[in-house]
Amino acid sequence: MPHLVLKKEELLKTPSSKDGVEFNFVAKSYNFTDKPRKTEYKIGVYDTKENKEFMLGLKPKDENYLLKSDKTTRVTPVDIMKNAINSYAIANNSEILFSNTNITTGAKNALEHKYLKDINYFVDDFETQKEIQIEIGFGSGRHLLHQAKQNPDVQFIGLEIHTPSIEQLLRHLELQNITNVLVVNYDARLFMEFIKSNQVGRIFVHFPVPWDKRPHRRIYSNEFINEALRVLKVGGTLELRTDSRKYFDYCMDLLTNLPKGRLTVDINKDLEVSSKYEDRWKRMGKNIYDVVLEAWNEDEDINLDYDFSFDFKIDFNKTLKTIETNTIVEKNYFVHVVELYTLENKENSGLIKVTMGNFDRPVTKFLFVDDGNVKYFQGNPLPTSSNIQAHLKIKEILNK
Ligand SMILES: C[S@@+](CC[C@H](N)C(=O)[O-])C[C@H]1O[C@@H](n2cnc3c(N)ncnc32)[C@H](O)[C@@H]1O
Repeated sequence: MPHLVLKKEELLKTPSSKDGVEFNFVAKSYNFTDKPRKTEYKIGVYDTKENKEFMLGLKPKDENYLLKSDKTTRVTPVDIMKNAINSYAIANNSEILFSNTNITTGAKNALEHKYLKDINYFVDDFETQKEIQIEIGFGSGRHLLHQAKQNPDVQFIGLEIHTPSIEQLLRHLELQNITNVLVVNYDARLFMEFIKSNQVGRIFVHFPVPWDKRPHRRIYSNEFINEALRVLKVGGTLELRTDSRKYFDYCMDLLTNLPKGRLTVDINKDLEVSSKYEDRWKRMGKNIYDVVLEAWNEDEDINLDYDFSFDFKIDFNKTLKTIETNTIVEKNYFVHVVELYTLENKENSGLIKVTMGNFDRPVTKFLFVDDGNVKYFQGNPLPTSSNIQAHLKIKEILNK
């Protein structure tokens, strides 16, 4: 983590700017628990060249200050934060006692690639007239590459959470000149929320991890199946292939409890391409099960333009004293107020750090309070159903 150790001295007066980096506020930690903790600061930064906002964290270290990027609002590439850290020290005429913030211009993120998409791309920009097909946990990518070559008119989306597998697939897309695959590093259980209804032809789930000891991590669940059915067009299919008898039984139990539908089960069906896992299971003489669920319904569309604004002003001084700091846990979401900060030179202003949303993929956000007006720093959370519910709960807490 890039950082500087600075001699303790007065903090930078804000707003001020240096070499295209604006420093907009200094917020001081507010002690709201019984345990005394050392004072820390968050410094609001806007890099005008890169058009990115984030924060730096400043805290005492022995007799000095440690200045580093704030983890929650981190931006990439890391040089942007190094530049802001250095600019702060220059703007404040600080004496630097230690530094590891040399800028390595040109260092490229290994995972930068035109077909690798951030999840926000699917919220804001993704549009296609083509049929979509999705592969979940593509692993070595053999099946996905095969499908993409066979079906050039289909837009494929590959979901994986294992970075080396993603890198390997991106290399193959390049080498084999395949242009109809988008790759996302995102938990497949939560991804469907960003896809419009009735757009998908096939969803492949081949050899998912069975998670016998941690079933809550399984891809298949009632919620997942419902979301899959929503995004599938009528006649579209959700296709499980597994060697695990337990996982097969578990999925059959979920699928046969649907109110309506058509299921097809095959045992030891050969596909045109076999994956690394499949080869191994076949050598071991294990059975392979295919369970295909066909979608039968036209579904309503979902709203990705959810309005995350706060349509009221708060009295921040009152909020500091009364805000609920115990974790609020509901069926599908939670909200936890983690930290509070007050702005150094502005009344009724500060930061509220919250962790919120889905239990498996929580998000941490800062709420920026400016003269009683509240908004999410660095933009809104993703419009997942759990984030929306958590947002409504935060509104309720702040509006008390
Ligand atoms: C057993 S491997 C199977 C890989 C490939 N489908 C095959 O047949 O060879 C399971 C893959 O699913 C990925 N995976 C596990 N949980 C996931 C999740 N929640 N979202 C996306 N991918 C996931 C893992 O990283 C792993 O690459």
